[in-house]
Amino acid sequence: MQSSHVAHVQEIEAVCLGSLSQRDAAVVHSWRRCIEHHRLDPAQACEAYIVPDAQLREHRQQSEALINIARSGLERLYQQVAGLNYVLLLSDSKGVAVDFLGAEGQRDALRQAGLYLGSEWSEQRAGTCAVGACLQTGEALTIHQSDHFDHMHTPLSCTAAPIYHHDGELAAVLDLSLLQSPQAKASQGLALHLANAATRRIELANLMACHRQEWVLCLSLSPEFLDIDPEAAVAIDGAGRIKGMTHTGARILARAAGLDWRKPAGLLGQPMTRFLHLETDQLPTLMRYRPAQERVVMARDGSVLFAHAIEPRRAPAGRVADVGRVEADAALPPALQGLAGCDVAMQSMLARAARLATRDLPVLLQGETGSGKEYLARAIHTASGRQGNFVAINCAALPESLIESELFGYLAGTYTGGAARGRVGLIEAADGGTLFLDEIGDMPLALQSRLLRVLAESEVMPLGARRGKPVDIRVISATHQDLGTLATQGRFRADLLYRLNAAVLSLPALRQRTDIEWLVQQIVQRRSVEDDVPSLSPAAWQALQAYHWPGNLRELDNALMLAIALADGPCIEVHDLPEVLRAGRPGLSLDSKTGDGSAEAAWQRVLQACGGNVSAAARHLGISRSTLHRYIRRDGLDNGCANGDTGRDT
Ligand SMILES: Nc1ncnc2c1ncn2[C@@H]1O[C@H](COP(=O)(O)OP(=O)(O)OP(=O)(O)O)[C@@H](O)[C@H]1O
Repeated sequence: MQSSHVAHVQEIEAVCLGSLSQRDAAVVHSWRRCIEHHRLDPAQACEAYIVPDAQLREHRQQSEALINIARSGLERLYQQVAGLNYVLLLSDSKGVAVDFLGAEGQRDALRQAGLYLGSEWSEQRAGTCAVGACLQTGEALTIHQSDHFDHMHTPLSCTAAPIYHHDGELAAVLDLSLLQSPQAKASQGLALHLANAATRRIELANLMACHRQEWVLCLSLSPEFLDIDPEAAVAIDGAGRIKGMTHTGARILARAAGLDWRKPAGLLGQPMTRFLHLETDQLPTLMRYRPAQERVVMARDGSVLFAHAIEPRRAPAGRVADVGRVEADAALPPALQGLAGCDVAMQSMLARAARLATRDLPVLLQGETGSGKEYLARAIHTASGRQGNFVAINCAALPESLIESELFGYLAGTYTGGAARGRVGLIEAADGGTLFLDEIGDMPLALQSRLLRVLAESEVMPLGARRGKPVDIRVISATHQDLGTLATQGRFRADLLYRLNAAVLSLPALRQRTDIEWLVQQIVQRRSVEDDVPSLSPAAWQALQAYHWPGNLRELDNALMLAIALADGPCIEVHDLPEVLRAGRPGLSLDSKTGDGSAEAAWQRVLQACGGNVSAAARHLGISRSTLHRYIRRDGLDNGCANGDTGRDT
């Protein structure tokens, strides 16, 4: 035995007999375990053990999901440390290296030292080593040179950090090792820091992947890196129970309730309120639209945390009593996914829309002006996979004299002044695609009969033609009116109604939706210049929430566009919002005639203030020009308005 080996054995024996040591406590405890529990002999030097190929395949298969999630984190880390000759190992919970990143040129030396795919670094087999001690203690540590129990491994310096599964079980270990290293153990401080940071990100990625349908609450002690690199995270279900956590998340929860973080059974399934002063319905207030320094959460032990709540991809099961109507496991087609956040009525409606999308049944969309009927119709068209065009017709906006030729087209020579070669109508333009008939309740009765024939016979007859042309169209119509009532009043053909309303999808008004935060976030992101997405001040946020949104999503979109344009800095302040929101006026439903004249007053006041300019008034009201024209036709103009030029349309 070499003298250095003899000295190493003597030191281990002395320490195990109780001598004081300069070594870290983790090293001393591991040496004791090696002698007392694993019955290893420090005088026996053993080469690194590499498991046979078949066994390695099994270990890799069992860790496949983890390897996939960890891989990009490992590669990024390797790029940072490869120049310093580090080797990266991902070991499973048995200590077997199931993934490896190291310099090709050093392959033989690495394999011999056991820094290789398939090497087993359990404490029972290899004695004190970074992976083995990390698996035993669950803590990150460095085992540097002669800290190793087996003299064979003393040239190595190894740093390991644990990776916990979201259920709190230790799943794997990330190891950063060097064949040769400086004498001082402190030289590995940076490696320890990098390993901890990488495992934190891997745990977060794993938690997010496993809990897509639940809230994920990211936590940090300071707001600076909260949104990009949080220290901890927990997954919370719709009933407010803890469903998963990163291991720092487990530590925070356990500390808050005076529990042991190593006993995940005491944390999982427990109500979040046991650990944090936070109710489920407050989670949306911790989303990213607010500045990080305002997203403060108090833990039950009095510690202050900064939080970032990431909402579920879909409504979580059990969130509200009627959630049974939400087909939680029927994944929405991508086109429909972006239409709603966590609003139960919307999710339920979208699940129905997804099922209807691929059928050729006519669909009738109902909802107030600006509630997103055309957006939904386009999404259904995209999800349907129909190859033809999406053709939208606003039946209220087309002049009655033109509507027939616009819809059905005409042959050459039908009209004096018509196009020489005739014109393809909008219905024919939608052949193979979707015809969207907006404001269908405003279609003149005579045209309703012709439309009915198109639908019944799947043929369109251009003006001047003798024979019909076959068309394959899918009809989606939309209205804010009650077509049943119009039918009883004789203003809408009942037989057309029965053709159009085979399936009805109702869009809730914005004021009834519970996902306004989500919508605000989406719109602000979409409407902002890249990388310059403003947040909202609490006062601005309060104003958005207090408002009644008579113009629904159109009005919200307009309000946020204005606010983004006016915001002077990274935060939208209340004075950046349109005046009507700042005044805190509750707003009126522009679609309803209230009897006391207030609905008329709302749009007429604005029209008057805009000098009769319909486009400007519609923009202010957050409604389309055609909708405003409809109000004008429906209600007429009062005297004040009549003074202006209501016909002006810019
Ligand atoms: N899901 C959505 N996300 C963000 N903005 C939306 C969404 N849906 C609609 N909007 C905004 O609202 C505006 C109006 O939408 P859309 O035309 O679909 O409403 P509508 O119900 O058909 O209105 P109208 O009855 O007045 O024709 C859009 O131009 C867009 O600015």
